[in-house]
Order: sequence, then structure tokens, then C-alpha cells
Amino acid sequence: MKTCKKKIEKAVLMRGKLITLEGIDGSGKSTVVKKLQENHDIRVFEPVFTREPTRGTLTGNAVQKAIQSDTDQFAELFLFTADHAEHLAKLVKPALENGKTVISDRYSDSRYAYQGITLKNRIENPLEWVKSLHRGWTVIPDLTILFDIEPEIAVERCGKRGEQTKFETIELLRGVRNIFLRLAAEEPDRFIVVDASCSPEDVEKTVVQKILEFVQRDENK
Ligand SMILES: Nc1ncnc2c1ncn2[C@@H]1O[C@H](COP(=O)(O)OP(=O)(O)OP(=O)(O)O)[C@@H](O)[C@H]1O
Ligand SMILES: Cc1cn([C@H]2C[C@H](O)[C@@H](COP(=O)(O)O)O2)c(=O)[nH]c1=O
Repeated sequence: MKTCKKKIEKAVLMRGKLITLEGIDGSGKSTVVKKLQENHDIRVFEPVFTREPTRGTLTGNAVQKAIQSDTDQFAELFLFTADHAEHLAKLVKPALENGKTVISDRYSDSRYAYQGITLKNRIENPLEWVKSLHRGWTVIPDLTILFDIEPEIAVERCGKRGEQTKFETIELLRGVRNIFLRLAAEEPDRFIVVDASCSPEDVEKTVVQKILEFVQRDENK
């Protein structure tokens, strides 16, 4: 019994850290991820970069088809959740068990925020219900950086970017943003809210600084 407890404690101590980037469409997450991948101070600790929905996988491809069509909102939730399960099993958990830092562009909080809105006329308290679906098997991030921005600015950015998805409307993103901010207020130790309306350089600088502070704080524990 004692040996088993020690083994669990050791595994927890050696486990890498999970950092997630969240925010509404057009908030600038992918732009910052590209910069993080090139940043010398970040590259030093060799993070594994990943994203949800995953790309080039069976579940990720199914999600892409769903969000480009009028798929039922419950079906959409289950596809995103199946993709999360596959992502966890094949990439996130193995990397964390190898002591790696994982940086994911979107993760479970996107499900809580987006499906918390898309399911609002389908079920009572969709946010709590979607959260409860994840309990017991997901891995909770150690740090979540929330890119916060007015939906009006985000939608304008998305328009300039070209391709547009059905989620990129001011009204829907206003609800999604409110849920993200509520989640951040509920878990102030996990979330850092960053002003994503600044210049790309300023947003990048802040995110790099927050990640480095987190990694150094963790190393000194
Ligand atoms: N700080 C910024 N200021 C102005 N424009 C920006 C900024 N950051 C990103 N952009 C531009 O806004 C658009 C959306 O950015 P990006 O694709 O990085 O957002 P995203 O959060 O990853 O969106 P999505 O979740 O929808 O994929 C891009 O055209 C990008 O060049
Ligand atoms: C993970 C996840 C994503 N979404 C939404 C958010 C976006 O509008 C699209 C695709 O994401 P991308 O970063 O623009 O490629 O899907 C969602 O509704 N629920 C989720 O769990």
C-alpha cells in the first residue's frame, strides 16, 4: 500500500505541465502560438505544441465536417468530446507522463464556453452539464491563458482572415466570451486573462512572460 502511494506521488511530481490557450474566434491564439514556436526562451524547455480540434485525425476530421455543416448541437458536442478523448490518450497524457510541458491551442474550456452557448435552448444549465461530462477522465490544465477581446473586434479580424465558421457571429461570441470570463473568475489560480486587443507584439510579449513565470515558479517548487 505504502509503495503504491509513493509510486503515485512520484508520478505526480514527475508529470509535465499542461498549459492551454483559450479565447473566442479571432482573439489571436494561433498567431501567438506561431511566435511561441520560434521563441528561444520557450524552445529551451522543448514544449509539445498541440491543438483542439486535433488535425489530421479521424475525430478531428469529423469535427471539421460537423462545424462546416448544420450538424445537431448535441452531436457536435459529442464529436468535440470524442476528439478530446483521443487527444488526451494519444498525445497529452503520454507527453505529460514523459515530463514534457504541453501547450494546447484550445482545450476543454472551449467546450464549456462554446457548447455552453450552442446548447442553451436544448438543455438546462448546459455549462454545468458539459463540465460534468468531463469529470473523472479529463486532465485539468495547470495554467490557462485566456485571450480576452471584444467580439466586435474579433469578428472584424475573422472577416479579414477570410474563411469564416458558423460560430463567428458577434452575438454567439458575446455569450462565449462571458462564459470564458466566468470560468476565469471561478478559478483565478489557473487562469490568466490577457488583453488580446493589443498589438500582436504586445500580446506575444505578455504571453511569453506569463508562461516563463509559470515554468520558473514550478521549477522552484
Ligand atoms: N493582436 C492582433 N492585432 C490585430 N490582428 C491580429 C492580432 N492577432 C491576430 N490578428 C489577426 O487576426 C486574425 C485572427 O487571428 P488568429 O487566427 O491568430 O486567431 P485565433 O484566436 O487563433 O482564431 P480561431 O480560434 O478562430 O482560429 C488573423 O488574421 C491575425 O493575423
Ligand atoms: C475545441 C472546441 C472548439 N470549438 C469551436 C471554436 C471554433 O469556432 C471552432 C474551431 O476551432 P479553431 O480554433 O477555430 O480551429 O470550433 C467548439 O465549439 N468547441 C470545442 O470544444
